[in-house]
Amino acid sequence: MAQPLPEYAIIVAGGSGTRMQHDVPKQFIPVAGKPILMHTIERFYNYNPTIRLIVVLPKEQLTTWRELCKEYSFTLFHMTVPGGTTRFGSVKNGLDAVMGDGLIAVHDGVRPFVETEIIKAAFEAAANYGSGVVAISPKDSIRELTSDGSKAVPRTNYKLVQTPQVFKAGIIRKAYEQPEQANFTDDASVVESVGETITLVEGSYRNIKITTPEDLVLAEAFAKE
Ligand SMILES: Nc1ccn([C@@H]2O[C@H](COP(=O)(O)OP(=O)(O)OP(=O)(O)O)[C@@H](O)[C@H]2O)c(=O)n1
Ligand SMILES: C[C@](O)(CO)[C@H](O)COP(=O)(O)O
Repeated sequence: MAQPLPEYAIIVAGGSGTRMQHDVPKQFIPVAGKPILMHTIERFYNYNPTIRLIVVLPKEQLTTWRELCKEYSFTLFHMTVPGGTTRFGSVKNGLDAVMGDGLIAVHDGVRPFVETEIIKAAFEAAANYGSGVVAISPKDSIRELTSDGSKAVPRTNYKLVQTPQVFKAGIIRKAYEQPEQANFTDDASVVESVGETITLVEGSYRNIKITTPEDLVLAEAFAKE
């Protein structure tokens, strides 16, 4: 019987959090008593304690992160890698730390509430179909902007994309060899642009990306559940 592929998670936390307007990068803001990024790492460890974790951080924050790990007695094993100037660059640096074959998840360090079952479903889809990209249905109506205003579009034609986004190693490596484009807002858009098909996996409304100040209120509430 074939051996299961090794599993990796590249947790991208290389941003500065400008929209959060906080004095520390948002991935380090404490929620329920510890930095957001520690919650995120724990979610992946709980899914698979043998997963290889690569955490991408702003170069100038690597020492701060080491100190935070000491302060919070955070001992879950992970490798750290310096980030790039964009998310694309940070993912690329994370990928350089993965050798050989396997399944590679990319997850935002600021999505700390992703459920174990969703991580599992994304890895399973990637093992079976090459990719597993988590997405949810919009709850609001959608209008498309047009040259003379806007027009209603059928909401059932759309999904809102989250992370994790999991791929077979060969697929994501090849995709990240191309130059960055302005419309690469996530890993699925990078992979799709080299002709690969994207398989969607149902996500969750709790898997928020902590982006703006009001998200911290939600985060404290979710952390209590
Ligand atoms: N150069 C970058 C930019 C973003 N990210 C990561 O990508 C995820 C999603 O990005 P976003 O929410 O936009 O984070 P920031 O770039 O930090 O926020 P902002 O856009 O408000 O500055 C975050 O976990 C962020 O740390 C990264 O690893 N490297
Ligand atoms: C990857 C992502 O979280 C999927 O929704 C999102 O595209 C990141 O966007 P950001 O502008 O870098 O926050």
